[in-house]
Amino acid sequence: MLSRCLRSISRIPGNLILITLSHYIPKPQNNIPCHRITASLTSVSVLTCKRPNTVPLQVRSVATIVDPAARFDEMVIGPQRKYYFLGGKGGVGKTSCAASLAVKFADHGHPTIVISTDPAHSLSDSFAQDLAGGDLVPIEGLNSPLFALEINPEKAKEDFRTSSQKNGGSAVKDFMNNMGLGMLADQFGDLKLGELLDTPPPGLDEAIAISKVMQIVESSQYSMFSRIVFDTAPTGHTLRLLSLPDILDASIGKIMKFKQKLASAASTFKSVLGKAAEQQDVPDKLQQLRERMTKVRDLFRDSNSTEFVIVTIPSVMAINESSRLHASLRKECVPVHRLIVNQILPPSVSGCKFCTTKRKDQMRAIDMIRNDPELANLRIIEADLVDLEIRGVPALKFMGDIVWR
Ligand SMILES: Nc1ncnc2c1ncn2[C@@H]1O[C@H](COP(=O)(O)OP(=O)(O)OP(=O)(O)O)[C@@H](O)[C@H]1O
Repeated sequence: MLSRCLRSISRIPGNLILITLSHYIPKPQNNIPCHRITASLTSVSVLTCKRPNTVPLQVRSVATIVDPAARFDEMVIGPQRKYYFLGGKGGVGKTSCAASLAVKFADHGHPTIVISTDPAHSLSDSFAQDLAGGDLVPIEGLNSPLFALEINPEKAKEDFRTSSQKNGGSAVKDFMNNMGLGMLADQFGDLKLGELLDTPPPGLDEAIAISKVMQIVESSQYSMFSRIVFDTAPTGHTLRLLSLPDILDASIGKIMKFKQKLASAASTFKSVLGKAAEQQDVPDKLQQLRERMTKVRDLFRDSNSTEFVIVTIPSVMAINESSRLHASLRKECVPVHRLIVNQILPPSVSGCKFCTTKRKDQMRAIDMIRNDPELANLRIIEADLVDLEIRGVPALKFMGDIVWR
């Protein structure tokens, strides 16, 4: 029907298409409501509806070109492991979207892990199950394996401090092994590092999260899981997490150079004293850690295996923050294809004035997305505000069907 009424389609800046319709067109006979006609590109919003069975004489609307690869079908294809990070401003629905994605993957037969890297976790609340222990917990009520983990930096720091105080080096070694950093234990084990945690350096929470991520990426214990979903902390924390491997890589590089300089100074000193110069060990362990960091860093940037999904709500503040987040992710070369606009008020059927005004504000905010150079090219997924609490597997399945299409 759209093709009969179509006057022109033209490409305009921002990877948008301008569709101009030139006739009255009858209201679609199927269940598509009058205010929305679905074109194959994306939804085309009609401005007003003058008569019950017609749409206005001329409809000028813009539609974003949808990357066909940015659909849910594409997310489930293939047995090879994929990583999905869900992030955005506080309270927009990151946890609900991450948990519902994990449930949907499991429902499609993918053994899945969902991990919260947010120190203020809400994954337990979302699944209505206690996940606070810092270990993988099986989620009940699903046919395929779904495990959840809340990374608990406070518990990790406490364990580290206690083990360091109790047993000097040996328990620290066990602890570092558990965190996937066993190779460093020999070097640092007897330094009573636990005492450092009385004044933890900035970024330690993220470092603990990264070490856990490295463990999951590398350990054969987790190799059966083909989808890993991360529920990340609000924006600033997450950007620190993603850039940490780079920072650590640079720091390790500096430590290695310093060690080499010390080694060559020691060797010169010994030869001046007439002693035979000893062959210095290459700092293998630091090099290995550096390689592991590089692997994690590359993984965050590999569009074949990783995607960062931005979650937002239709408010000016949230959209501005999403725009800045996308700019930062682009700078870090982290792949982003879709933006979830969550908690959209459906049109009021009861004539509620507050709802109508609020929805108008939301629609204006959504228009901002279409004109934002950072966000306009993403696949925009609109998810309504629903009248039930998104809590427990059945509610997450319901949410998943709204968001992950
Ligand atoms: N589409 C929706 N409809 C109704 N309620 C929703 C929707 N999305 C999220 N919520 C509710 O909003 C609240 C916040 O959601 P959620 O915890 O997923 O956000 P978050 O971004 O992870 O928050 P935080 O930054 O605090 O971790 C929860 O009570 C959740 O049930």
